[in-house]
Amino acid sequence: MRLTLRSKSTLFQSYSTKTGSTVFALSSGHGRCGVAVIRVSGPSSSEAVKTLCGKTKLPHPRLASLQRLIDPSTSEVIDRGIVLWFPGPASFTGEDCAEFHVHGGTAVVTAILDALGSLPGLHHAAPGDFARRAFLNGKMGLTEVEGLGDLINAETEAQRRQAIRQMEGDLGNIYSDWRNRILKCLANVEAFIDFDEEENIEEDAMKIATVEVEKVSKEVEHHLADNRRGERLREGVHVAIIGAPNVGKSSLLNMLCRRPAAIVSPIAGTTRDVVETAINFTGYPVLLSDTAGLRETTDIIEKEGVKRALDRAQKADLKVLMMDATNVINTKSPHSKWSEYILDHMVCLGIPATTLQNFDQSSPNTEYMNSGQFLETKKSSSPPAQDMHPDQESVSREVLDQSGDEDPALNSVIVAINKSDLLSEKERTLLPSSKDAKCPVCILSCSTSEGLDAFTALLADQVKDLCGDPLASSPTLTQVRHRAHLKLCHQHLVRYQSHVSSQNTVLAAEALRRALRELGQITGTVSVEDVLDVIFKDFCIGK
Ligand SMILES: Nc1nc2c(ncn2[C@@H]2O[C@H](COP(=O)(O)OP(=O)(O)OP(=O)(O)O)[C@@H](O)[C@H]2O)c(=O)[nH]1
Ligand SMILES: [Mg+2]
Repeated sequence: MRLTLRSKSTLFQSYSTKTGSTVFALSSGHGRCGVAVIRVSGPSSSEAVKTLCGKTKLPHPRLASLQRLIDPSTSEVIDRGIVLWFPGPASFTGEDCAEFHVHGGTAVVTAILDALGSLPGLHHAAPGDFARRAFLNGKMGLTEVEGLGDLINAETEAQRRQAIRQMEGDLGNIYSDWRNRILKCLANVEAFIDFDEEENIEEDAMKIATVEVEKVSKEVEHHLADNRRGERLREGVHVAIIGAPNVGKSSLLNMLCRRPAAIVSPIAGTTRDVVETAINFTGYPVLLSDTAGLRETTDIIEKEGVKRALDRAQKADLKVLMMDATNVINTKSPHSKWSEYILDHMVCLGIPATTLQNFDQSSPNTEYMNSGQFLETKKSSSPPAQDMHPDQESVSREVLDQSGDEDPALNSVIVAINKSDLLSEKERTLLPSSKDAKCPVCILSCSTSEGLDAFTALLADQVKDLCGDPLASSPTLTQVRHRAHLKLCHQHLVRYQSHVSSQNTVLAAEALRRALRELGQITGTVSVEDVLDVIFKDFCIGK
């Protein structure tokens, strides 16, 4: 079915009139609560209000009135509650709506829902029914509907901010603006094709269109180059804690999520499977994974655990590489080579090569790993103590970037050197700093909590950076669906330019039409029926 903004309303009314469909649902959460809100939408809403209130007249529109609510089959009073009447089109769905605010006990809610269900033309709403009606009735664009869905699902402050912005239309406005501008360009190109060559209009029309298309194309490109910040904020940043067995990975996970989510024991190889926990980390959503200690093993279960750990590390946005401080100081790594030492350590643990571009992954040193001595195989002499800069304060990635000191191969790694409580003051001075390691390093102790604040602050910075600022001047892409359509839109705009260069105006116009179609798929102005089910299925019933 093809829909346009102009035709939506007409389309919906004919659908609504034809089916006479009125839906109702409990819109507040399930379970016992102070007040429950039951919503009704559709042409029979007025009848539902009159019947349940036992009155022949409707209450004043949009004014709360206290009413006795009556079971129509027994005339028994079910409850006393607030009734709100919203005649369409000035309602959420654009059609006649009503709300019953009743006491939130299960029996009361069930009785009201049963009473509504017994009325002719009323049936239980499916998930997302109300939002779908709002969209079909031209009350909201698709991106706004998606923003509403995200707002309902938002678990952190940053997610809420991003969602409300999208629901308010910030993102939809950008796409509509591009759509309108491309539409004007298409009109110019069509004019060029339609008018006689003698008329002056065409040269200018083509020039104006081409300049504008170039501009829109650049804007789309810039919007796409967002490092998936908005999508990450919506879905959560994946952080994997990885490292050799017994270094304290599970201890760190438990500290960060403030509950004993993972088993901690002195036995190396305690964690076998990935232990994932979703946390609200300083206002940002983080999916934190504790993983099995990485080592060569013949144990079939542990082997699978190691495989899963490596897989999780590969997919993670950030890797917290944990190391045991007592092993690190035994390393004879020269001060200038700490970054190589860390990379070496990662390779020996078999950590996926996605970020290890500088490293030869073809020949991992398995002998080195099998020996169990891999932390001590750097045989170069110990650096002089005065060259060491153990850095308890974390150094942000930004600072490392600016100084050109960050190793690109370590750009999604935070090194956490744990068990610092087991070191003497002198031994602590031997630990590497962020500058030495060319990636952020935190020295901490999960036993004493020393260094944990600095680690938390550093992780928060990185997570924030990966998600971006939801209140930044220009809103970011939030959905994979949008990205896919925008990429295609951009391709068509680029194609337009090449068709113009080869003076094929007919194909140039077609490229613009296709670009428009892609934008329309995002905003819901063309051929959206196939994506509607996907979008609305994630809504809860009553929304
Ligand atoms: N002294 C000291 N011990 C620690 C510290 N952190 C963890 N431990 C201990 O080290 C042992 C291993 O801790 P875990 O958190 O289970 O280590 P892991 O890396 O998850 O181990 P695996 O699951 O086997 O890979 C436990 O006995 C912890 O109590 C620390 O900062 N200092
Ligand atoms: Mg563990």
